[in-house]
Amino acid sequence: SSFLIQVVTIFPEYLAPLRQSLLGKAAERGLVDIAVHDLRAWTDDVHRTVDDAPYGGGPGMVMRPEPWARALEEVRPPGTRLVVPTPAGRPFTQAMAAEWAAEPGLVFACGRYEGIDQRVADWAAEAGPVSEVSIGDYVLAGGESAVLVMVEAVTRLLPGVVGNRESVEFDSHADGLLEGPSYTRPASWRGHDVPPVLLSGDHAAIARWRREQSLRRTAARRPDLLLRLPEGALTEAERQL
Ligand SMILES: Nc1cc(-c2ccc3ccn(Cc4ccccc4)c3c2)n[nH]1
Repeated sequence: SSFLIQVVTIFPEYLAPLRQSLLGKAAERGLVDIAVHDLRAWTDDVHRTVDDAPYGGGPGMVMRPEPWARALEEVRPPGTRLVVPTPAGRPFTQAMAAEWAAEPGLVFACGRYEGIDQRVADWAAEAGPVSEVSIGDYVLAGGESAVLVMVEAVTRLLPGVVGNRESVEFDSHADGLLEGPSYTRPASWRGHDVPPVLLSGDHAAIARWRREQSLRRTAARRPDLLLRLPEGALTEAERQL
């Protein structure tokens, strides 16, 4: 059965890339179904208004709740997770992507302006799980880019979408460490040589070297990930690195 992805947005054309490449093929093969809906279809005034001034004052505009409720009532199958990108969300992680990929589908609500009236997420939680998530500590102008990111992270985990299963199972964040450096031909390139161990054919040495590279890179770039490792994930020797 296919994984149903639905997106509600005021910029449907922004989600056009979802029809390309990886996703396009998966959609053709019936692994994924993608539907993008224009929120303005659920407005009822001649100007198709989706925003209004914030209660309590403050800069910018807030998205009105009613059009969102009408849209979600129509497109969201009961019990389906609603994902709402927001700078104020919980960090989106590979674990979330894996959890969501095991569900029947997702509905994404793309906000613009200063965001969506909070009562929409509160109301939507009455009909199924709602995840307010951030894709990083930077501020976007709306949720559409975040949806493209999350859809890609989730769909590549669906069975059959990525040909090479191993490349999914050995995702860098799978063992909690960053992936080390990768190389391909030529062995010597513009004065830069591939580390000799990788050409040695000594698979035990190669595995050791790769593990050490991952550890060093993680310590240098993402020390926070090291703190999160479960007990016993690192040997005493590795902790010394
Ligand atoms: N990780 C991440 C997510 C977003 C995001 C998601 C949805 C929306 C809807 C409107 N905006 C603009 C906005 C700017 C400032 C304060 C609040 C909202 C959004 C930003 N930015 N960064």
